[in-house]
Amino acid sequence: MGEQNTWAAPTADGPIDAVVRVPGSKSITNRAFVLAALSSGDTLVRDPLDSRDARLMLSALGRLGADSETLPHGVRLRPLTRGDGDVTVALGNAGTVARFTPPLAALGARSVHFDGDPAIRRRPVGPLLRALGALGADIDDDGRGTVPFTVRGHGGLAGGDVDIDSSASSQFLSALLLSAPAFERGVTVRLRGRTPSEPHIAMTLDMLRRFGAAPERDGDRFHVPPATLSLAEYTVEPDLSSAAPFVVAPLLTGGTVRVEGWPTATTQPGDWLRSLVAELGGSAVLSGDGLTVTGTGSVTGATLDLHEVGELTPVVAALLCCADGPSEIRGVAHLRGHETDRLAALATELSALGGDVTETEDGLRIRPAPLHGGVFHTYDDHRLVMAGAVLALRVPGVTVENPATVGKTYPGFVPDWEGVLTAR
Ligand SMILES: O=C(O)C1=C[C@@H](OP(=O)(O)O)[C@@H](O)[C@H](O)C1
Ligand SMILES: C=C(OP(=O)(O)O)C(=O)O
Repeated sequence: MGEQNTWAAPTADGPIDAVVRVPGSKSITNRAFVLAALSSGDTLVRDPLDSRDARLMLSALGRLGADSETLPHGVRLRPLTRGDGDVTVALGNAGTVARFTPPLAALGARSVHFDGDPAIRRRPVGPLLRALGALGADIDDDGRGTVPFTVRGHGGLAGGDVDIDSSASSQFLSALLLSAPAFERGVTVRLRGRTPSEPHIAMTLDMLRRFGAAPERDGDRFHVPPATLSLAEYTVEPDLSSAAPFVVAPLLTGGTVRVEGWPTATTQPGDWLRSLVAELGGSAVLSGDGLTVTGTGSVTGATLDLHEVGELTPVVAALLCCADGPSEIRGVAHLRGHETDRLAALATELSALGGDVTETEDGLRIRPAPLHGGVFHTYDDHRLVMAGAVLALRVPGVTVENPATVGKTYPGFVPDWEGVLTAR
């Protein structure tokens, strides 16, 4: 992308006072679509995310034999058909599509070729492909354990016992669990290594239960018995990780932001932002009206382990660059295998604008430093667009490269952000 394609992200000239409603959760939407496709009847997924990743999931499911229809307030999905012949599934750079759909291909009777953006070819998928192979799937990846690969469906999957190292991505485990009710013997998974993103695993188990499965967990052992899934309607929550830049904004600018529709109970990792706000000197009050965040405009430094909430790292790192004291982010080595190597990208881009940010083995060390404007490169990573926007609140002259890449999860982010900044 050329540097002409940039966005002059706004700087706050005083305390903000705004209300925002963010789009549906990517993680919930794409799980709901997969579970709907695996169900025995039609499912209406209400208030789903409409974004690049969500569209990639719908089109992948279409290729795998689950038709969908977009309605005014949702998407209706029909159950998967077995089909035949050869098809190709486009993954873009969607981790959820790359990890959650290969098991579905093994359940059908097509030969399914998976490929996507150059970036997805660098993201880990090998442990999942090996586990699926051990459960009876016929997979051709030329022994590389990376995208592209082909799954030859033989009309079902035996399932059974499997070990998996899911430390590179919790999505490997979620992928096995989501499809397991359709395996002949279900699945019993034993985890090796330390799996990140615990809330996303809880989300997988919770949504399986809502669709009628009976997953069990005993520490690092998971069991999902065979089940017939069925749910007429499922309503998607707003995406609390997409809300992250709005939630942290008042900490930097002073004033208040209310995020409408914040659920009172949720498995989303973004709910952790409420405790972050309190730890960094602000207040976050959850009520029937949503989450109201108030800040003073000054942020304390902090040492944070983000292992369980890794996708929040880019926004949190930008925030901590503006803190009064030193900070450290730990527990997120796996972010090197996200949309881009997020630790390298954040250290490079924040340092280029004057930040004192260094990579550690599993995170970032951030010390206070005077920041200045310049181009914030985004590496085709939606959450780097959000990080650039957060930094710009305090730093005049930040231009964010390729803002449209935020459409992976939040196509309307730029107008919504500008709306919040001009709402006073
Ligand atoms: O299951 C999911 O929906 C997700 C799990 C997490 O992946 P990792 O465990 O690979 O970090 C998260 O970062 C990603 O944005 C969404
Ligand atoms: C890691 C992320 O996405 P994906 O679903 O592609 O893994 C993310 O959204 O931060």
